[in-house]
Amino acid sequence: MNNELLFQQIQKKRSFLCVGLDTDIQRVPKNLLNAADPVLAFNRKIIDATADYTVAYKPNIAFYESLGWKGWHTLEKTVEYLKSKYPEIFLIADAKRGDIGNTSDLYARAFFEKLDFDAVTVAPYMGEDSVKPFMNYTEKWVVLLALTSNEGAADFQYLKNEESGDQLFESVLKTSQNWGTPENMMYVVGATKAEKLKEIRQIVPDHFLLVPGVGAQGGSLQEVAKNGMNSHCGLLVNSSRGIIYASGEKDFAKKAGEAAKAVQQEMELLLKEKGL
Ligand SMILES: O=c1ccn([C@@H]2O[C@H](COP(=O)(O)O)[C@@H](O)[C@H]2O)c(=O)[nH]1
Repeated sequence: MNNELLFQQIQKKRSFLCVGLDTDIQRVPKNLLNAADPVLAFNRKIIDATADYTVAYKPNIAFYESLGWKGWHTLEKTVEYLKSKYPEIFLIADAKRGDIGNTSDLYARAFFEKLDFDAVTVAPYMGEDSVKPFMNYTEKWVVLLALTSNEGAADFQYLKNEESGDQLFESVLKTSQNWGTPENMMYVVGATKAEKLKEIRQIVPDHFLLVPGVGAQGGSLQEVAKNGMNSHCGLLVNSSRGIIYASGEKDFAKKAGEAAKAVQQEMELLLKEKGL
């Protein structure tokens, strides 16, 4: 899916929500634990309840890998379900990969060929040759970590380069935008760092930003939209726990649908305010 199609989906659904499928087997409601694959059963119900309100899903790969080969199988089945039932949905593998070239090649093959994700999150730390192999898939997207939502982001990402005066996250944005285009690269910026979005938009005015950190981490959707939205929206705002665990009981899917709808309604107003 290219960014024009993504924007069309945002306009059609009046939403720039990305639902995070961070499905923790410990939090799957009891009534699903007898299913052959409880995580898959949970994901399907969450997807069906939220699909009207979201333009993207983002399974965090850790939740699947931690279950061994069975988890990988569940991830495959979740992707298959989404691709067959909701082909217009944008699918992001939150894997935070990146390694020397031949290894990145295989990470890219895993997420883009074996699993048919549209996008994968990549860490920029190892530089251009670790990111390029993902870019060889011309129809796919790299989502590069720029300024993350966690507290530890301050350990390195705010460090200033004495010569340029740029903080590390600014250097990441400035250098890496030559590795791809706004057609095949996005950046992760945490909603908890929304005060930085104005300066980030000065550096990357046209790129989509994947913004985790609203909901459970307390970031403000209003502030993200105010500082980060561009003329094509340019935002995918992720919420995982705030939606998929809206209830831990039998009514979990209904409550997840309601939580997603509430976020979508807020987003609709924000799009309208921006004239989109
Ligand atoms: O900077 C980052 C990068 C990735 N994430 C991921 O997003 C979700 C957030 O989950 P919530 O439950 O909505 O807090 C999760 O998969 C993180 O690994 C992030 O939070 N911050």
